[in-house]
Amino acid sequence: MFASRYVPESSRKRSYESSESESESGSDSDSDGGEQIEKPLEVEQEDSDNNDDETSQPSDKEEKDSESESEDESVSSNKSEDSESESENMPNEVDDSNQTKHSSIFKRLKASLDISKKLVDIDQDQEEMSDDGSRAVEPAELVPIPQPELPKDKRVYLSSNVNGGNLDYIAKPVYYASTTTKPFDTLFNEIFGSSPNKYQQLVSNLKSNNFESAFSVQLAVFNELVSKNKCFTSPINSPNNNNGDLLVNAATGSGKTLAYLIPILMSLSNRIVPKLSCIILVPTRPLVNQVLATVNSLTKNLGLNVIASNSNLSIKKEMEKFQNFKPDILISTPGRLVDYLTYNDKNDDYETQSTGYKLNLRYLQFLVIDEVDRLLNQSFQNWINIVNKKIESDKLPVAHNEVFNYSIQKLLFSATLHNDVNKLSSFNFYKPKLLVVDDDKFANNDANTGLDSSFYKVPENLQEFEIFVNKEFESFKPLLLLKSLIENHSFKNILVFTKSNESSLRLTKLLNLLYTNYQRFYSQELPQEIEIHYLNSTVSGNNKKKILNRFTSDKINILVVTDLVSRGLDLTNVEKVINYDLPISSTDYVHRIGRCARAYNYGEAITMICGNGDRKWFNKITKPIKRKNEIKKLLFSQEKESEGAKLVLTELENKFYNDSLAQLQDAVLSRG
Ligand SMILES: Nc1ncnc2c1ncn2[C@@H]1O[C@H](COP(=O)(O)OP(=O)(O)OP(=O)(O)O)[C@@H](O)[C@H]1O
Repeated sequence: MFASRYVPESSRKRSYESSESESESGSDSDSDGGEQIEKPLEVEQEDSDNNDDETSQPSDKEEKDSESESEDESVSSNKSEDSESESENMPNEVDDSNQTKHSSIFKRLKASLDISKKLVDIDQDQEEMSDDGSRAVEPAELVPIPQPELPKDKRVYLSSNVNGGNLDYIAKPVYYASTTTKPFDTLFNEIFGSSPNKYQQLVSNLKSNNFESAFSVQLAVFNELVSKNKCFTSPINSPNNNNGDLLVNAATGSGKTLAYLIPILMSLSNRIVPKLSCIILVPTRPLVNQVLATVNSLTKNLGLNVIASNSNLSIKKEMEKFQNFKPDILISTPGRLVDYLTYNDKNDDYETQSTGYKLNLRYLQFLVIDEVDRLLNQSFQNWINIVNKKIESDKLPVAHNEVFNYSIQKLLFSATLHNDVNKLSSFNFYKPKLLVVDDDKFANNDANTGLDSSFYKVPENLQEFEIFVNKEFESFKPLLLLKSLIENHSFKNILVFTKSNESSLRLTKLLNLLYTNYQRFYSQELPQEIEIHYLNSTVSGNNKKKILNRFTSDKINILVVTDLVSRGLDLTNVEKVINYDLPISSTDYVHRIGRCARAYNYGEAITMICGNGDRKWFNKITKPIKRKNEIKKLLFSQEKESEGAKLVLTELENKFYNDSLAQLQDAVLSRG
C-alpha cells in the first residue's frame, strides 16, 4: 500500500542526490541514511516506499551501537510518534504488519545513522545535541567564504612576485613629459663640457640627418642611461656601471629608435677592438632594414661595424660574413638570431672546419628589443630562452673567485608595452625600470596601477575622425570611401587598412575602377591621375621594398594594406590613415593610426564604422586610449547640409557603383 503512495518529485530527487553523495563518500548504506538525519519523516515514508521488499538488515553490532546513542534515540522517538499517529488512521488489519514494518524501518534507520555517523568528520562528532534534539551550532569565527579564482588581472600580478622577481618597476613607472625637446648641442655640452667633446662626431651625424633637438623619449632614455651612468665617460661599460634594464612606453612616431641608438652609439664609439656589443631585435625584415638605415646614417666616422640579418643569404654565408666583418652591432629578427645562435649546434662538422664561427655573446653590452609586446607574442623557436641560455653559457669562466663579465643592459621599447609581466619576466631583468613618456600621468589611468591599455596614446598632433554608415550601406563601403576622398579633396599619401589580403586586393581593384569610371559617369575632372596599389603578405620581399619606395616617393597615392605594415614602419610622408575595416584590438588601432602624425607632424586617422556592431566595437577599443583631441565625426556633404539627414545614394551613384562592380566581376571571371 505504501509502495503506491505518491512521493513528491522534490523528495525523490533529494533522496537520489543524497544517495549519490553517500556512495561517493564510500558508504555502502542505502539511500536513506543521510537524508533521514535531516528529514526523518519524509524519508521514513520514502524508505517504506522504496524498501518494502528489502531484505538487508543491519547487523547486531550496528543495532547496539545505534541504540546507545542519544542522537539516534531522539530520532527514533520522533519516528515512533509519527508512526503511531499514522497507524491510528490505518485500517485495523494492517496494524500488525505496520508495526513490524515500522520496527524494521527503525532498525534500519538506526543502522543508517550509525554508518552516517562514522562518516561525519571529527568536528561534527564533537557537536553537542541540544535539548530539543536539534544540533547545537557552535559559534564559529567568521571567515571569508572561499571564492572562485579571479580572472587574470594586472593588480594580482602587481602585488606578487613572478619568478621571484620584484614587480615594483611595473607598479611605479617613471614619467617623462611628452613634449619637451632640447637641442642635441646643449644636451651634450651640459654633460661633457662645451664642444668639441668626445661625442662631437655623433652630434654632427645627428645634425646632418636633420636631428637638431632631442625628442622627449630621447631625453628620457638619455637621462636614465647617460646622465646617471659613469660608463659614458669611461672606455668600457663594466658591470658596476650598468644601472639597470629599461622598459620604455612612448607613443608611435615619438622617436624611440634614436632614443636607444644615441646612448648605444656613444658607448660603443669608445670601443677599442670590434666585438659583438649590441644586438637589436625587431619583428620583421622591413624593420631590420629601416633600423639599419638609421644606424648607418648615424655611425659615419665612428668606426663601428654594423650588420643586419639578411635572409636572402644562407646562414653559413652570413656566419662567414660575421667572422670576416666582426660586427659591433647586429640587427636581426629573433628567428634569425636563433638560427645564428644554434647554427653550430646543428652543424658539428662545421665547427671543426677552419671557417667555423660561433656567434659569441660574451662581450654583449646592449640587448635592444623593439616592439617588445609583438616579439613576446612570437614565442616560436623559444627565442627568449635560447638567448638567455647563450648569454649564460658564453660568460667568461670565473677566475680567482672574481667574475668579470660584461653586464648586458636590456632595453625594451613599444608604444603598447606588454602588460603580461609573466612574459616580461622571462627576460631576467636586472634592476628594471619602466619609463612612460606621457605628461598626463594620472588621467585615465585607474589608480596608477602600471601597464595597461590606458598607457596607450594617440600621437600629439593626430586628429581622429569617424565616418558612420548605416548597416544597409555596408556593401557600398568602397563607393562611400571614394565619395569621402572626393569630397575632402584628398588623394595623396593615404594608407588604407583592411582586414585581410583578400580584402586589400579587392578594394584596390574596385577603387581603381571607381576612380576611372567616375570621370566618365560624372563628366567631372578629378584632381589628378592617381595610382592605387596594395601591399600585403602575398607580395614578395623585393616587391614590398619597391612598393614602399614608390609610396614614400609619392608615386603611389593610395596604398591599401593589411596589418602587415601597422607596426614600426616609418613612412614619413603618410598624411592620412584610413581604417576601412576596423582593427581587432586597441593595440592594432594605436599602431595603425601611428603610421601618420610621426615625429610630431600633423596627420589624420579616419575610421569607417558600419552599423551598431561596429560602433560598439570602435567605442570599446578607442576608449582606453589617451588623446588630446576628441574623435570627430566626418559627415558627407549631404549630411552636413541638412543635419541629421539620413544618407541616401542617388540613382546615378547606384548605377555607377553597380557598373563598376560588374566590371570587377568580369575582370575576375575572365582571369579565372
Ligand atoms: N630628434 C628628432 N628630430 C627629428 N626627427 C626625429 C627625431 N627623432 C626621431 N625623428 C623622426 O621621427 C620619426 C619616428 O621615429 P621612430 O621610427 O623612431 O618612432 P617610434 O617611436 O619608434 O615609432 P613606432 O612606435 O611607430 O615604431 C622618424 O622619421 C625619425 O627620423
